[in-house]
Amino acid sequence: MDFAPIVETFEQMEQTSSRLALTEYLVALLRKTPPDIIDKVTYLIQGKLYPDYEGIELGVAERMVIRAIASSSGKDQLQIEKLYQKTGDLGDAAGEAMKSKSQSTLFSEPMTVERVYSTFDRVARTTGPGSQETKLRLISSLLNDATAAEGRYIIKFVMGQLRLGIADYTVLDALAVAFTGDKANRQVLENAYNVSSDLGTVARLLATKGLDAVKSIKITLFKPIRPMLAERIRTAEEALERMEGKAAVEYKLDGERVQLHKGKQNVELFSRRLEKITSHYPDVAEAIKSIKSEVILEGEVVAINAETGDYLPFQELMHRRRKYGVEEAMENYPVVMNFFDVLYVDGKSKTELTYMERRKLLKKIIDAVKDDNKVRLIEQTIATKPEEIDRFMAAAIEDGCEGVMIKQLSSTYRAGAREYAWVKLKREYRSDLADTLDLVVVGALHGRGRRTGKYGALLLAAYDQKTDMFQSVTKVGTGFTDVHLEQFYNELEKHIINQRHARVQTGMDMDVWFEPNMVIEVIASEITLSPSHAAALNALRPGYGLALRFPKFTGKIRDDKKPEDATATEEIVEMYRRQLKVAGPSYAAEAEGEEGG
Ligand SMILES: Nc1ncnc2c1ncn2[C@@H]1O[C@H](COP(=O)(O)OP(=O)(O)OP(=O)(O)O)[C@@H](O)[C@H]1O
Repeated sequence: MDFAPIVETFEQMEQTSSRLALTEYLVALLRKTPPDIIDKVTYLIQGKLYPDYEGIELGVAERMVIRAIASSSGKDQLQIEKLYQKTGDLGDAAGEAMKSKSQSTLFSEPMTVERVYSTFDRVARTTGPGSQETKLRLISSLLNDATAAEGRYIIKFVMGQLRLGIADYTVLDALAVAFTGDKANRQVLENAYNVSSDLGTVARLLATKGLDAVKSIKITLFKPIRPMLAERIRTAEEALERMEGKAAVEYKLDGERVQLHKGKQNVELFSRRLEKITSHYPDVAEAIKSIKSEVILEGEVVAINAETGDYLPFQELMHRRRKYGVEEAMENYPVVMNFFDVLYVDGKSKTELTYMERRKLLKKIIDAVKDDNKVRLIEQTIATKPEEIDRFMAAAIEDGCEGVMIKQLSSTYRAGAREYAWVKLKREYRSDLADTLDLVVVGALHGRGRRTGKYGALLLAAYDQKTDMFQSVTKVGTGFTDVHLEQFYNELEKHIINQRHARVQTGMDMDVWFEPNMVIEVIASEITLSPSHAAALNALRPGYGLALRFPKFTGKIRDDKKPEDATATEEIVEMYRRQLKVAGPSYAAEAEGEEGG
């Protein structure tokens, strides 16, 4: 298949932010694509080569890409750098530079999707000394035969900056329409995606074998399952109401969620974002090898104080990712894995079992490990009264937890779903909002005084699923230590862009803009209507969004979350409504009055 139709589709998609239009363009492209390469095209439109859990990246240095563009366009590197500065995007710079290049069609190989994909694949697989030169050669070989428009997207892809503004949901919609003619079938595709985390494979099965084949996609060892998520609630009473009077209450530990896959020999650990993190926790992987069966388990890995065995906060765990080598980290930051679910045993999915049945099975598996230092079953009790939950909660907090998770006894494991079958009850923070928010850093103001040379404040956004945009909700300038200030400055530098990102919506003016990437946790005192922030714009009052008052950084950088996993604007609307209820009628009347006005 020619690469040109893909380029045309990408160009059309760039011109719109309407989800409907985006879906239509995708449908047209998918219909044109030969079924046997539909997986490759699906990955390409997501800006990747393989599902995320494979962890395969192109790994090309920016200066190499500049050299490749220079040599293929017959310009010198300085000219390319100037264009880069002007456009703020290397892909756009390549497009500009290549406009004037003379097309040598005589000896050129045709530019097909297969060729582009396999060249990218070779780029990704080239490692070791001298690999950057090889990567450079491979990219140049493509650019030499490419038109300016093709070159533009080739470079955007290589730089990981495709930015088509499409979420997984949009691709699922498009697949359903393209191959079954009915958007309603998206649910079947979504289920398959939830248990495989692999859109390419789902797409190819659908295109080559039809919807029934997609239905038969089952949980497989070493393919991560999209995690079941929890809704937030405020009181034990509310939890029990939702659970019909009886529920399991578990410790909510403050660590990192891990999905552990154990085969006959091999063990792999996946993060909440479904990336492989086995190398961070070789000690856990080792401890688990004493389990006889092949299993998929879920748990929370937490740092502990080696002397006392006490749980330590999340920040301690992040040393495993930063600063130290793993050997040293294992020594200085011991961890314990606390399992709370089992999803698969010896070739069979266990997700259809009820919570109670899974817990019993999990207990049997973990009891056999007998390594209390590394592996535990999460603390749990069954409650029928709010007082029982409150008492368990107090014990949990005392033991260093964030709160409790409350789970419906009869519920199956619902991959990828956020529903009330699981709810989270956290302790009240010093702030008045009951929960923290995880927000994406999208801009910054330069610091002054003590913060000169660092950022003074960060602009934060929530994720709006409907529009697939990041909508600003607050500017945060407190809660930073000097170490944080330094860290923000260094890590955010990689994501600086020339102007507000196309997927960022805000009425605020900033000194610096970032590509949405880093997610941080904040607390706040209140949510208010705002004329300058864009979160849930127009949802409560025309022309107004929602904003946080008195936000404060909690100290947590959420490396385990993608920007799309940030707090959703819908959740903020929900929190705002709740706040009106709690604050009582006078406050509510005032705010409602505002809404009407
Ligand atoms: N017993 C438990 N059962 C399920 N999850 C637990 C448990 N203990 C701790 N957790 C953690 O709590 C997380 C859910 O709550 P929380 O809102 O604090 O996390 P989040 O990452 O901000 O949100 P979410 O994962 O729901 O998007 C889980 O993803 C998991 O990492």
